[in-house]
Amino acid sequence: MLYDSVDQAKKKSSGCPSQSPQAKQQQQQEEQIKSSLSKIKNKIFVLSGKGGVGKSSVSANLAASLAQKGFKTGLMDVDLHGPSLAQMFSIKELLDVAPDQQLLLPKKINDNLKVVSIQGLMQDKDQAIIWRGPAKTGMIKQFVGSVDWGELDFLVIDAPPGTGDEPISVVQTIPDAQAVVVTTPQEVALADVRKSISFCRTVKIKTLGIVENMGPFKCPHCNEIIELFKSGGGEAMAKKEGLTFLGSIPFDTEVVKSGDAGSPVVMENPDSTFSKAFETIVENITKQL
Ligand SMILES: Nc1ncnc2c1ncn2[C@@H]1O[C@H](COP(=O)(O)OP(=O)(O)OP(=O)(O)O)[C@@H](O)[C@H]1O
Repeated sequence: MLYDSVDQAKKKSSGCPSQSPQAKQQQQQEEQIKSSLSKIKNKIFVLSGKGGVGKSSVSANLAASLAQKGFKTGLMDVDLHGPSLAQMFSIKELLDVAPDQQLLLPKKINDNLKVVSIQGLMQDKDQAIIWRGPAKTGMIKQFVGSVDWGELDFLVIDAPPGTGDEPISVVQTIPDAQAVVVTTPQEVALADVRKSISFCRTVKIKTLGIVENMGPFKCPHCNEIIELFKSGGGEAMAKKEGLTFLGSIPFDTEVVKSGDAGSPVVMENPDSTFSKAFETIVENITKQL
């Protein structure tokens, strides 16, 4: 079962605050969103046109890499249908609520990194969420505005995939977010990435650049370079679209293991080629800000 709303989740954890009229609630919500987001210097919206290209893995490792560089970083998962960050950071419990402010508290991973997943509102994590348009967008908006992040240098947002209602409602809620578009090198993913780039232009958010995930890697046995999903497609696409190519992340079997084990590769093995690729991406992002 899922809490009907963030408000219900709050009531559940902190008693039952008196019900205010809808208009007042809406106004309060807008103010809450503004106040919560005003303390965050940079918001990065990680998106992909196609599911399964590694958007969540990139979000998790990008946030971990920013935190390692000393930036105060928040990571937020707003993918209602496939929230995976809780698993990637071993977060099992429901979200806590600040007793005084009635806001949700992110889980502290280390001194510089806090994580919040929409899964933290779900009582039964295995139940499918079947919601229709307005309820979904309302939920996303409410969720984004209900987290007490404190002061942050970066908020990385793992966006819902595609270019439909859900990513639109995130953009509307966080209009000053800048996009990082994730793709894999092969043509079928690149075709979808064009849609994501066009989405960013239509909703008028700046695109920081393109990240190519699951790129070439060195075979640990024979040292041969293996191009599982081809190579160079992300860079060529960035050039064609006049965007920055932020970097290529190699395919690495550790990603799957660490994702299941609940600790991203960048935290577990900071000297790996995979983690170094994220350092390059962080450099290419911070240069632009
Ligand atoms: N660089 C990589 N090397 C190896 N495996 C990877 C890499 N990036 C992601 N994966 C694996 O690919 C799968 C999909 O990744 P992930 O869940 O991050 O994708 P996603 O785009 O967020 O998917 P969805 O759209 O379904 O939420 C996962 O099993 C993940 O561990």
